[in-house]
Amino acid sequence: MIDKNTISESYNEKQREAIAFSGKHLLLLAGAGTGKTKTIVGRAEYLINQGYRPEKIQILTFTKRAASEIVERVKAGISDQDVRSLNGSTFHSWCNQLIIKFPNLFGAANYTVIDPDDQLSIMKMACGAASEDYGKTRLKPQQLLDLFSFARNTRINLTETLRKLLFKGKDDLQTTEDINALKPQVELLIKEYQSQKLRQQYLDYDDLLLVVANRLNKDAEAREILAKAYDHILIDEMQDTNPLQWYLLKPFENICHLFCVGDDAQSIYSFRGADFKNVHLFQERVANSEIKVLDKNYRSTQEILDLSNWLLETSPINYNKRLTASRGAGKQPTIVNVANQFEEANYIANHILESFSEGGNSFTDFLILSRSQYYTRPLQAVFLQKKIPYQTFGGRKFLEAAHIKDLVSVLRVINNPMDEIAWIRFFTFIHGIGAVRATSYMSEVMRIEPENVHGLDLTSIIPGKEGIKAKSYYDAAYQNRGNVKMAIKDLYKTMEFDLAMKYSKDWYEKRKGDFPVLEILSENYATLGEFISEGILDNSANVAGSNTLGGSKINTAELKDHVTISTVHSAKGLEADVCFVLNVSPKTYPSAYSLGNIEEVEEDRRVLYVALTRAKNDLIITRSKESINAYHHQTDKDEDDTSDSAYFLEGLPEHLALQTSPKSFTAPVTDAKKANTIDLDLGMDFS
Ligand SMILES: Nc1ncnc2c1ncn2[C@@H]1O[C@H](COP(=O)(O)OP(=O)(O)OP(=O)(O)O)[C@@H](O)[C@H]1O
Repeated sequence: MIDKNTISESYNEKQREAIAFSGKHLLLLAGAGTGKTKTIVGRAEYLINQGYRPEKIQILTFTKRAASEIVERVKAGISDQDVRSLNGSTFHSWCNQLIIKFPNLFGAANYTVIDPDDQLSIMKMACGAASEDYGKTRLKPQQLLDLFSFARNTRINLTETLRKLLFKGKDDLQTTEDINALKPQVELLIKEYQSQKLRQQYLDYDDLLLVVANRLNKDAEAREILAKAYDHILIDEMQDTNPLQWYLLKPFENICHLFCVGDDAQSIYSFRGADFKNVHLFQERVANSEIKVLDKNYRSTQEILDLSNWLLETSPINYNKRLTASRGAGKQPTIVNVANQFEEANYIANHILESFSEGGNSFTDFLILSRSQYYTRPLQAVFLQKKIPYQTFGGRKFLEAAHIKDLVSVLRVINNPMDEIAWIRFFTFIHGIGAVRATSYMSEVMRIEPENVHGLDLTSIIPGKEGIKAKSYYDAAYQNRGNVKMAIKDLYKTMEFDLAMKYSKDWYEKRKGDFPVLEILSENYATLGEFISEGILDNSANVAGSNTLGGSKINTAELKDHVTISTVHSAKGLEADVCFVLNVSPKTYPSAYSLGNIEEVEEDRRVLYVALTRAKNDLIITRSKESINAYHHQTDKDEDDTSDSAYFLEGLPEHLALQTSPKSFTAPVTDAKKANTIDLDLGMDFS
């Protein structure tokens, strides 16, 4: 038995107590930079050293990146070969693995996981099939999907979902009547979507969680089976769990031990149904549980924490949190007022290049945080111009790129011949086949008896040269169906010419390089089904060098020195020596859309808090001069609007940050010392 005194000196007393926790369930409430991630790593190591089997310990995180970081760190700390079976994944990926691992238990192993694009196609089919009802709703298919997903994730009823998402929470008589009028059609369309999905054997992301959660909540035998498979579940970012994830975790209360870490002040996923107050109710909800607290910050200097603490203190919510820096004092944060985005981008690029050439910093020391990836385009352009290597986090994922989806569609129909969306994508890829013909060929495929559909000859369905082409693609993949990498390699060889034609505009610059990457990615998967479902959920391959991969979350350790540009939402758990937080301007923090809604304003405050607390030594905040001036102009006019929540940095005490503006790019002009009177003759000859 190892006691807490034998745990490494690199942990502080409170961390050690948490690591060696011997009760049933624990919530570790800890502020930013207080060592949550480090403590999870320590807990996993400790449990393995205690003799628990690594495969019976599951680490759950919100991003694949966080999961692999934790698992890699545990592996680095323990030399034993066995540690390879330690598993870290996102909630969705874990449920997917359970479905594959226990095909009988969950009964969904032959289903295909679909991404949001595919979901939209199915919802469109559902709306088409029930067009009369759909016409009455005046909702878009995407809105219907959002309603469905929100209701499932928050587990609130349709009436309240409609009220919240479509009627801004209003509960007057007219709204109630409007909701009642809309409900039957929305219900019908959602049910139609669900039955289309089931018929074609698809699971959307929410289904993955529900399939597992329903079975475990309702079936004692299922709980017994999983109790044999798991001893401990370690959950990161507990404040971001939504009611559906709580529903999934609930049965584990009696299956194994839960070790949860979270920070209420970093909860930024309420749009997915997360509620930071959940962590406050932990002990009421989880029997036999305890709470411990970490409050010493190891990441940042006290000046960075002072600014972050101030931001939370100006909130009407009591977070009861004041972080102190174990590292002591450092540099004052800077606020840079910029004239426009190009000035901002040039300022950042020059700052980085100066620090780099002065020899003190490498590119990885810089982290740039923005609310949206879109906002960083001018910055990326300037970085390209100035040859600053960078990597982006957040944004569209690798396997969602059109050229990749074309190739994967062929693999999908081989894996699941009921996959209608994939058949249509496959057929319409062939030059000369449009949506109408593709749909009719797809219907013909659907009429084939299930036992004859595997390895079918597509020339018997599609006449002429298009049929020959379709057959060549299908066969290239089908013949290699037992070997994912070979299937991709052969299929790509067969499709390459047509892919290059379809995407001729940017084939060489943007797309061609992705296919070798896809092959490398496939090495991680044993079967086509696994590749398709896991790959779609999580394409964080340990590979780099592809343009499209720029938008995905890839393992930074594999990349050379680079700056990281990330959305704040993807920056959870990141830290850097120098951190730029972009555009902390009025109407962005909080967002213009949040104003008037206290919950949304406070979520925006937490987003900014997450951003500020990523910096270790140097925090540089930019904001737009123009929007500050407009804001002050507006508040001068409208004296009633004195709320601090209208702009978070309003009222910032001077000593908390230094203000500056970038040096002007044009050389300063020297005027005459004496002011002359104007000399203006008519300037023309009238002769
Ligand atoms: N006991 C300790 N001694 C020295 N350094 C520590 C200690 N605990 C954590 N750290 C360091 O503090 C930094 C923050 O730790 P970590 O990333 O684990 O915090 P966190 O609580 O997960 O942060 P956040 O929630 O803000 O992402 C890391 O650089 C880590 O190595």
